Amino acid sequence: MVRIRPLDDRLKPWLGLGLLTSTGPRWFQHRKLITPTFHFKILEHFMDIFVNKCETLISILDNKANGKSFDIYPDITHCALDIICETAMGTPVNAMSSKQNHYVESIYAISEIITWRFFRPYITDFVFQFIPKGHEFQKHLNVVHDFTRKVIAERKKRVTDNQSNTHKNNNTEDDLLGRKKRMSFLDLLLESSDNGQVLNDQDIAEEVDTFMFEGHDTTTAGMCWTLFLLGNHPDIQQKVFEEVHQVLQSKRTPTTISELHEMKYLENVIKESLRLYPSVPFIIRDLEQEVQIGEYKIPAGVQVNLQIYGTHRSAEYYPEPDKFDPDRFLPENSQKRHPYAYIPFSAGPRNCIGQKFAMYEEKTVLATIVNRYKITAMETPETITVTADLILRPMNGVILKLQKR
Ligand code: HEM
Repeated sequence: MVRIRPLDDRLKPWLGLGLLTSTGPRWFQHRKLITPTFHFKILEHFMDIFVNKCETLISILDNKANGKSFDIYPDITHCALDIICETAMGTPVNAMSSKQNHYVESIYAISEIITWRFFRPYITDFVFQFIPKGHEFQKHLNVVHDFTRKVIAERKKRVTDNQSNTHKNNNTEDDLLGRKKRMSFLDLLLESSDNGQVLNDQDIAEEVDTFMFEGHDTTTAGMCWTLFLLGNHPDIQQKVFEEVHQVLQSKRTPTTISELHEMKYLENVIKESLRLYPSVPFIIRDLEQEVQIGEYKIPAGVQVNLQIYGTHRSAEYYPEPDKFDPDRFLPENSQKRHPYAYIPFSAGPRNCIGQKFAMYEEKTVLATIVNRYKITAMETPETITVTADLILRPMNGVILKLQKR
């Protein structure tokens, strides 16, 4: 099967041929090269960034925990954007604290225009370049691409300087560990690029842009749906709080991966939220060869839409499929389930490379919020309007009330 996404052509001006949009030998070579950068030992170094961003988020939410309802979606979006910018590029953009940032504004604008085009497939690329939206799109693309390239040039210089200092100074193990700690995905890609022999600057820029795209909208939606569900289920929220409190004791936020591993119930809550509201609700494949599925023979050349949302709500695999029940993911309840009945991160060789990163980020942010506030949702699954554009999101955000514990 060849992977294609309906949005591939819309995304290519932004992402070029990064992991998400490339195929064949190029994809294979890049995937092999990038996979080690998502090793949990590397991700562990990102905990400092997660914690730092959680502290800022809390300072913002504290002002809103006043009994009045508000939409938490923008706050979580800014937080996820700050996290991905700093982990992917090693450069803070302060989406949460600064009023104006051209890069952040352009990321929003690009996502919005891609979504706008998603609902207007009749606007061809040729026509798009001449209409005002097309001009706007190009303007924002230039901002984003200039920023990524500038950061790459700066980091490249720093990596080269570091390498020569390391050779000169005979650094201790602690120095090296400290240096690794401050490394972003970009630095790691630069290190493995072999001075442009394996990955050139354009390749690196496309991968970093891809992380920026894939790595913030998806986790934002995941965290917001979980908050929405917890705000609808006080009993489950209480169980999460008790677990988090037991692990953290007097701390405000998790600071190590091993603490995150201890939060097993929270993990099941996140998994169950992604079952009911998978951030990526469907994926598309082009069939290269004829395929037999049960009694159906599907000819080569057909485009197949794999319904993640539909699969996750199938009563065949999930009794009372619309019920929010994190215990479905207890080992005794999930061991016998078909491995492809739960595929929020897709499956097979083109599965999500960022799934561990996403789980660590979601756990850190959600544990911090639940540890500090009681959450009450203002809407229920019956009343909330769901939209599936680039991702599955609540059309009018997630309106809730926070009360300090
Ligand atoms: C809850 C959060 C996330 C969900 C639900 C999710 C889901 C997915 C899914 C379903 C795919 C397959 C897409 C397709 O085949 O069309 C995918 C691919 C991908 N994801 Fe994620 N993702 C999440 C977070 C992240 C994060 C945080 C990153 C990076 C930091 C990331 C990077 C990628 C990349 C690079 C691919 C393409 C992989 C390839 O084709 O080799 N994702 N993701």
